[in-house]
Amino acid sequence: MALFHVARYPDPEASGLGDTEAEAGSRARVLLERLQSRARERQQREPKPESAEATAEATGRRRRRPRRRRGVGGSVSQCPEAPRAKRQKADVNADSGSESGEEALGELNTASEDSGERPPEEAPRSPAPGPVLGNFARRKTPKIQPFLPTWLAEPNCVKKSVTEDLTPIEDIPGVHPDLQKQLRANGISSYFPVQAAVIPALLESADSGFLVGRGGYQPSDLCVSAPTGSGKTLAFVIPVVQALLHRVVCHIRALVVLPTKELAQQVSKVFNIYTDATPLRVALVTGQKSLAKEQESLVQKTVDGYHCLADILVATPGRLVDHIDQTPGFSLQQLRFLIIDEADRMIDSMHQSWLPRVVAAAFHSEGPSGSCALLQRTQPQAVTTASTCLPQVPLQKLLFSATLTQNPEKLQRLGLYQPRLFSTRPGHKGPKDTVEVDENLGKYTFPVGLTHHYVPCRLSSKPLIVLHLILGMNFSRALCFTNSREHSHRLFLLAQAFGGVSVAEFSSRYGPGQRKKILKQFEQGKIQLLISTDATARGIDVQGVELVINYDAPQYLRTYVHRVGRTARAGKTGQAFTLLLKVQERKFLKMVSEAGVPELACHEIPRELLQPLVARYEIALSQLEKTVKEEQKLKMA
Ligand SMILES: Nc1ncnc2c1ncn2[C@@H]1O[C@H](COP(=O)(O)OP(=O)(O)OP(=O)(O)O)[C@@H](O)[C@H]1O
Repeated sequence: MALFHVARYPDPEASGLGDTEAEAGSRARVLLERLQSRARERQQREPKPESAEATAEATGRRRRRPRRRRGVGGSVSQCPEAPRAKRQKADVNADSGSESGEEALGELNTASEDSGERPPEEAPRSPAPGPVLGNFARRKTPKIQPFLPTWLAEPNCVKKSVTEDLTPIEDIPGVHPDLQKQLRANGISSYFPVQAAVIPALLESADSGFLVGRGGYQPSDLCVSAPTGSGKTLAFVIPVVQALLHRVVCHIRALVVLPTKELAQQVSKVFNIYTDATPLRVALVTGQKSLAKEQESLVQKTVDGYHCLADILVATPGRLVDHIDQTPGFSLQQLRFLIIDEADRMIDSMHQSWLPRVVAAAFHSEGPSGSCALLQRTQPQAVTTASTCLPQVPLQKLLFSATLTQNPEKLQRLGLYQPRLFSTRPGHKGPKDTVEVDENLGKYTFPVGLTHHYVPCRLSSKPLIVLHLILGMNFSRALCFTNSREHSHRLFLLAQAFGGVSVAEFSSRYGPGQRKKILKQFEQGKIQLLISTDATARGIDVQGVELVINYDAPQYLRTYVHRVGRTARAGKTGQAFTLLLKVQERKFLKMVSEAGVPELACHEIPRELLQPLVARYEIALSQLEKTVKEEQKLKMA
């Protein structure tokens, strides 16, 4: 071993060219002795290897080197290939970033350590790209940019203002004059921006009839993200009615799925308005009626089989699956449009697996012997010559929400086909579809006419503040949100006991019939203050709501967006007040500032303003206590 090192790293004295062999031999012996004594010293200093394995490893390493030298066949000083080869191996490993790269360099260093000193000729030759050891200088780690598919990173931009960016209804061709007439009759003379963008896109995808999209291809699925109250409902109602206007046989060709009964009712009402003067029929299945009653509205049994009674079906997911499973003759095989409203919420409910059931029903095959085997369809796949040969009824998915997720993984679950995004948020065109994070760009867009406030308060003064806002600021119609049924109920009882305000509560405490009645009364202006859980936070369109109060601060950004979106709809103005306890302030304000809320004004309510209400409030409190006790007794009985 020692000889190997002597030869490999020759002492400068020993490398004189004019030396005789005898002199060189004696110098080598001296060196050998010196090295041996150093090795002995080191052995005494170092702890003994703990296991036989370690010993074998150490000796094995030593044994390997002379073997390499033998292979080279001469003195190492004349032949530097061996260490260079080892360096090359180390470089490769270091490049690959593998742990073995570090091991290899470690071994190289051990070789020089063994000799007890750094060989002078090795220093300049040390491998350049070997910063595995050392080079600990702090370096700025590059920021990892989220990667979005192009369709999400570069949406079709929709303008925000529903008061300025209007398109006269005659400027969009392809909408039947009768439909235009109906729009005007409902006070609509111009399309809102989202309608002006989505209606032509949908009409274009359906202008070759039901069988194929434009150019014979399956049309793209559409995702639409636009603020609350910006008219998303008409953006799908008008083109769907227009596309189905000339159908000959009645089949379910459009299906709208919504998360709640109230929303489904609202959307079916809009469809009813625009199909009124057409042969198209709309059915609503939400579980509000018995299954048998709903079945009667969907299919009719005749001598020659089942006849479909609806062209457009509006449904909640649970009841829809009930009909797929239990209604004889119910078929989605001619389904052309699948509209998923409040899509982000519906994606959250995907665990109920309603979508795979709908897709399976839509692509259900009766086998080649079926009545119209030629027209049976298959789920869209890659476009090939073969796939475009057979004309099929395409199933086009349309997603709508004010808080549509940008998460490609979540959207992927919907099995979208070559999707296109229409959004009021500008795109983030960056190099190679990366998102350029714009700090000023909020996550969501809000109606322009909406003003946001927060009210710092103590827990005990929250009900008083609500009463002050309603009575003192003279709002004629207000929606107040709490985070639970219990909170809603108690606040309702308290406000009722306080008097001077017509108040009602809306929550799952009431059946669908009662809830419908409450909403109607609120719409008619018979209720001034509606205290509600998040059951009315999404989609509910009640004209004239001037004020939204978040009695309990919403826990999620999306909840905030939808709650405050019940006011300032369709270009109107509105106010939103969020009551915040000291402990909630920082977190909440941070959350909304990330949402793109322009500015949340602090609205302090001085004690003096509340003082005149206190005496009446205390009476109401004791009344509430009595009522709660009575209710508890009744519950126990
Ligand atoms: N072009 C239009 N001109 C005037 N009013 C319109 C127009 N389009 C829609 N509206 C009205 O705007 C209101 C809000 O529409 P819609 O309920 O479709 O909003 P949205 O975008 O679905 O809101 P959300 O996200 O809260 O569900 C409705 O009362 C509707 O009648």
